[in-house]
Amino acid sequence: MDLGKIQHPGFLKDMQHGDLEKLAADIRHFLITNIAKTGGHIGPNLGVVELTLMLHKTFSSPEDKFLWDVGHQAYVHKILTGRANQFGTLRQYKGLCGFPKRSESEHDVWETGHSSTSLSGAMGMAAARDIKNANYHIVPIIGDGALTGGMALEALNHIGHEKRKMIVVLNDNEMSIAPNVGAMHNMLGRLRTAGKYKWAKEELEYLLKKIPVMGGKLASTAERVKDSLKYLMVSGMFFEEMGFTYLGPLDGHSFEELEDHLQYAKKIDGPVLLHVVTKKGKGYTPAESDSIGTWHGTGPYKIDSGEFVKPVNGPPAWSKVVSDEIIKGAEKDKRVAVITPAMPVGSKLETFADLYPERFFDVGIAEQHATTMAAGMAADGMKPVLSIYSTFLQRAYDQLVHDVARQNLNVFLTIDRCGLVGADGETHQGVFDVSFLRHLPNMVVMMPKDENEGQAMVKTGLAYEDGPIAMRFPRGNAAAAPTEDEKDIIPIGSWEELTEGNDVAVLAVGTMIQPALEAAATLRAENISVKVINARFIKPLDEAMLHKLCQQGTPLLTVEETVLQGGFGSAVLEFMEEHEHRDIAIKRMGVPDRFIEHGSPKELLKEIGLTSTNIAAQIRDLCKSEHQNHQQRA
Ligand SMILES: Cc1ncc(C[n+]2csc(CCOP(=O)(O)OP(=O)(O)O)c2C)c(N)n1
Ligand SMILES: CC(=O)[C@@H](O)[C@H](O)COP(=O)(O)O
Ligand SMILES: [Mg+2]
Repeated sequence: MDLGKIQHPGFLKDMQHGDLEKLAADIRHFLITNIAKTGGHIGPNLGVVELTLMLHKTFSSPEDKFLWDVGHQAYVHKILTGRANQFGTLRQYKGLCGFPKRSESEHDVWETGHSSTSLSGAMGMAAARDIKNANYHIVPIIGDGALTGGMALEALNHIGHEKRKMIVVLNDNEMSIAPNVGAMHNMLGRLRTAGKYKWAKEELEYLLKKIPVMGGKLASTAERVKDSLKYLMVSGMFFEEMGFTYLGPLDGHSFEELEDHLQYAKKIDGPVLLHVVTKKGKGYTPAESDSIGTWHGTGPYKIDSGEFVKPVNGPPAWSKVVSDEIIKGAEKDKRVAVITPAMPVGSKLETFADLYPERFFDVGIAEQHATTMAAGMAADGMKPVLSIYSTFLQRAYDQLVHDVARQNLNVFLTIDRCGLVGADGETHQGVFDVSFLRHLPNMVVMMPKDENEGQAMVKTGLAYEDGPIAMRFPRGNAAAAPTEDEKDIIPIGSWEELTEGNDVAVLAVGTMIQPALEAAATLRAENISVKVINARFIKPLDEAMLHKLCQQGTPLLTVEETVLQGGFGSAVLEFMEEHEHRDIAIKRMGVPDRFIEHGSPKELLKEIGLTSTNIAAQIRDLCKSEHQNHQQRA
C-alpha cells in the first residue's frame, strides 16, 4: 500500500486480518527505510505496528482519544493519520515532530515527550467527558517503563477510585530505554510468564457482571478470551484490586487477540487495563535483538548491516567525559554513589555500574524519587551523584527545594543535555534548569567551558562538602578528548578571563564561550577590544571580578544558552542593582520566552540569535551607545 495516500484511519474498519498483516509489513518497511535516513525512535515504533493498527480499527479517532505516553512510539499513529509523506522531515527543523503535536493533527489530542503523563491526562479527559455527558472512549497507551513513573501510579490510584470508563493499554515490551527495572517490572514479568493457572468459574462470572446487559450473551466471547483469562492470577489481581478490570497478558502482535480483547474491553464498564505484550524493534533484527537500548532512539543507520552512520572515533560524548571522571572519584572515595532515573545508557554510566554495582542505582523513570533518595544518601554520609538530564530534572523541583537545598545536603547533580538538545524539540530542551536552580539557597551552579574544565569540575563537585552543587553540560560530543594530566579543583565562584579587552566585557557561560571568542576575534580587526570571561559559576557569581568591571565602567554583555528569565544574565542584573552599579551599560543574550521546537542545535541557535555574528552585533551596539553617552557627558 502507498502509505502516502492514507489521509484517515477509517479505511481500517472493514479490513480483514490478512490485509492487516500485509499493511503491517508495509509499515515496518516504511519505518525501517525512512528512519535509516532521518534517525528516530525505531525500536519503540516497530513494536507497536499491530497494536496501533488495531487501536485505529477498533476505535474512532479523534472522537475516541488516544494518549501516547512519552509519545516516541506514535510514528505508526502519524502514518495512519495522514502524515506518512512528512517522514522525510522527521525531527528536523520545521519538519514533523517526533512526538504527538496538536498543531499537526486533530488525532494528536495530547502532547507528550516526558514520560508517565498519559494516565493523568486521560483521567482529566474522562472527567470532562462525563461532566459533559458525552460518550467516547479514552485510551491511554503507556509502556512498562513509563508505568514506573510516579505520576502514573498517582493516576492509577485515582482512576481506580473514580471508576470512570477508560481503557488503559499497557504496552509491555520488558524495556525502558535500557532494560526496565523495579518491582512493577518484576510483577509484569510474572504475569508475562505465568504458568497456566486454573481460573475459577466465578472469576469469569465476576468479569461478565461488569458488562451491563450484554453480560450473559458474551459467554461465547468470554470463552474465546478464556485462554487469556487463565493468566488472571495473584499479581494480575494487583490491577483488579486497584479498581481496574485486568485483561491479558495478550500477544500484541496478534490481530486476533488484539481484536477480541479490545472489543471485549469496549463493553466493560469502568476502567480496564489491557496488558499487551510486544517486542521492541520487532521486524528488524538489529533492533529486535537489542537488549541494552541501543535501538531505542538512533541516528541514521545502514539497513543491511545495522551499522550507525556517525563519525567513528570522534571526540568523546560529554556524558562520557563526566562519567569517566566520576569513576576516578569513586576509586578514591568509597562514599561516591551514582543514581540515574532510567538513563544509564544516555548518561554513559554502564562502566560505572559494572565497576561499582553496589554503588549504582537505576531507579526507573522516577526523577522525584531519585532526587530525594540522593538527599537521603547524603544525609547519611554518602556522596551521591545524581546523574540526570536537564529536562527531566524539571520533574523533581520540589525535591530539590524541600529535600536537597533546604537541608543543605551534599548532593552533586551532574546535569546532562543542558541547552538546546535539537531533534527531541520543545519537550526536551535543557534551558530552564538555571532559572529553577539559581534561586535556591545553598545551591552552587557551574558549567565548564570545555572538556578539560569539565573534568576539573567533576573533581570540584566531588570534593565539595558544603551542600548541594550542580554541574551543567551539553548534549553531544566534547570538542576534543580531555588531556591526560590531573586536573585541579576550581575555586568555587571564580571566573576566568580568556581575552584582554576594555571596550566591552562578555560574560559567557559554557557553550556560549566559543561564539563569544569568535566575535571578539572579529571585532579585534575593527579595533574593538573585547574581554571574554568564562563565567563558569552561575551561582555564586565572581563578585570581585564583577565589582572591578563595574568600577571600571566597562559595558557588559551576558550570553547563555538558557532562558533569559531568571537566568545568568538576571543574576548579573540583580547584582548590579543590589550594589548600585546603575550607570553601567548591560545587554543580555539567551533563549527567548517561548518554547523552542525541534531542529539541529545549530539551526535553533541561529533562529534565536545565539551566534557569534549576533554577539558581535550586540557588542558593536554597546560600543556605539557608550560612545554616544560619552559625547553627551562631554
Ligand atoms: C520524565 C521522563 N524521564 C525519562 C524519559 C526518557 N525516556 C524516554 S522513553 C523512556 C523509556 C520508556 O519506556 P516505555 O514506556 O516502556 O516505552 P518503550 O520505549 O519501551 O516503548 C525513557 C526513560 C522521559 N521521556 N521522560
Ligand atoms: C523519548 C525520550 O525522552 C528519550 O528517548 C530521549 O529522546 C533520549 O534523549 P537522548 O537521545 O539525548 O539520550
Ligand atoms: Mg517498554
